[in-house]
Amino acid sequence: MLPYRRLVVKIGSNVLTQADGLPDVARQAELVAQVAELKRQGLEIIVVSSGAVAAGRSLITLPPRADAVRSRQLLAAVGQVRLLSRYAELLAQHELLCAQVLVTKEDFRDRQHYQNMQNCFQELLQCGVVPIVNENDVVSVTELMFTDNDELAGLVASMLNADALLILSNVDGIYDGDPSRPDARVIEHIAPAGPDLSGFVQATRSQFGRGGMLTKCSMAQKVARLGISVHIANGKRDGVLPALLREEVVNTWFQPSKRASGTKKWLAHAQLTQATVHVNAGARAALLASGQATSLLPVGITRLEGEFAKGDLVRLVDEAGHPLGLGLAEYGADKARERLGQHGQRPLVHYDYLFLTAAD
Ligand SMILES: Nc1ncnc2c1ncn2[C@@H]1O[C@H](COP(=O)(O)OP(=O)(O)O)[C@@H](O)[C@H]1O
Ligand SMILES: N[C@@H](CCC(=O)OP(=O)(O)O)C(=O)O
Repeated sequence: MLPYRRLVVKIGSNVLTQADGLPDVARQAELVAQVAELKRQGLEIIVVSSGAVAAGRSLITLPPRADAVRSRQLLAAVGQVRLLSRYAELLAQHELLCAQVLVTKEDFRDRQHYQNMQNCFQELLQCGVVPIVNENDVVSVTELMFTDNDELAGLVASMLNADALLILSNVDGIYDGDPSRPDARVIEHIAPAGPDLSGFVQATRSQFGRGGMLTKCSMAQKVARLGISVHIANGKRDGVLPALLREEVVNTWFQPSKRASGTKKWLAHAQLTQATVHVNAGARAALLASGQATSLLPVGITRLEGEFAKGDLVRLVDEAGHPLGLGLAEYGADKARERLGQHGQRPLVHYDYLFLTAAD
């Protein structure tokens, strides 16, 4: 049995959708029964569920000439009510209560919103409630949207310090080639400094999915780097969740690295800032040296772009302009400019407030 206590379970659009685009209510009921079984085993479960658009499709006919954005807003607004009322009814059959949590990207960008959400989730979990999270599709349009609900699930898992994130899709995991090819095999284990998966993964998406497998992979690798186990498994298989925990079903497991602090987790998902710190080759090598906790010193900084104050988020790039990571500044841009290239100065970004995205 895998030693997990707190789990985030992401249920993808195509798991809850039939081939004709309408909701798969039988699948939803079966998944709820699995969640109830895990709850009985004493696990804490947070569900990130897609399916609002599919539910809306079964309830309302789109007006003629409705554009894609408005159609999605309309279907999701109507469908989310149905999706959640089904969850509430199905969970009630197992004497469980659910809560609806609708979020936007903005809620993760703002530290206050982030902490408010975190507190609310803790309260819900303590009361034994199953939070069911989805994007607030009514207000999230175009550039304000998450890439897909995998990104949202990754954010929720890191915010709540989950032990594992289980992503349920309509495939058994990540295949080492086109999944429709008979010789393609599921990659069962991806190590922390794992391979570049872009060679294996096709850019194609399933019929009702938004992001596709490539975005799922990069999100999974990012979350595993924060110390959270990630599994991709097939949500269309009956009993997949308990079977996965008993290690009895095929899936792709992203092995986690050492656990990161809460601040690093927030940094990992923080949005880009205009303030950019350019570092030289020596500083780049020192920061990326494995197994070492290195802070960024002014001696390794060549140039600063944009303004920032103490505590602000800054972006680190190397001499070629390639992104290295994000950090919180220990002092403002004025002081940093005075100290540029100097030895013996306090770090501009302390290791505890630095999240590196580049690998050497
Ligand atoms: N190497 C691969 N292994 C597994 N699936 C892949 C691969 N390359 C592309 N895919 C596609 O990715 C799809 C799953 O991603 P996505 O459409 O985002 O689903 P979801 O709605 O569950 O998030 C699969 O249905 C599959 O067609
Ligand atoms: N919020 C949308 C789902 C969005 C989405 O990205 O879905 P998915 O492809 O499952 O990650 C809905 O409820 O229909």
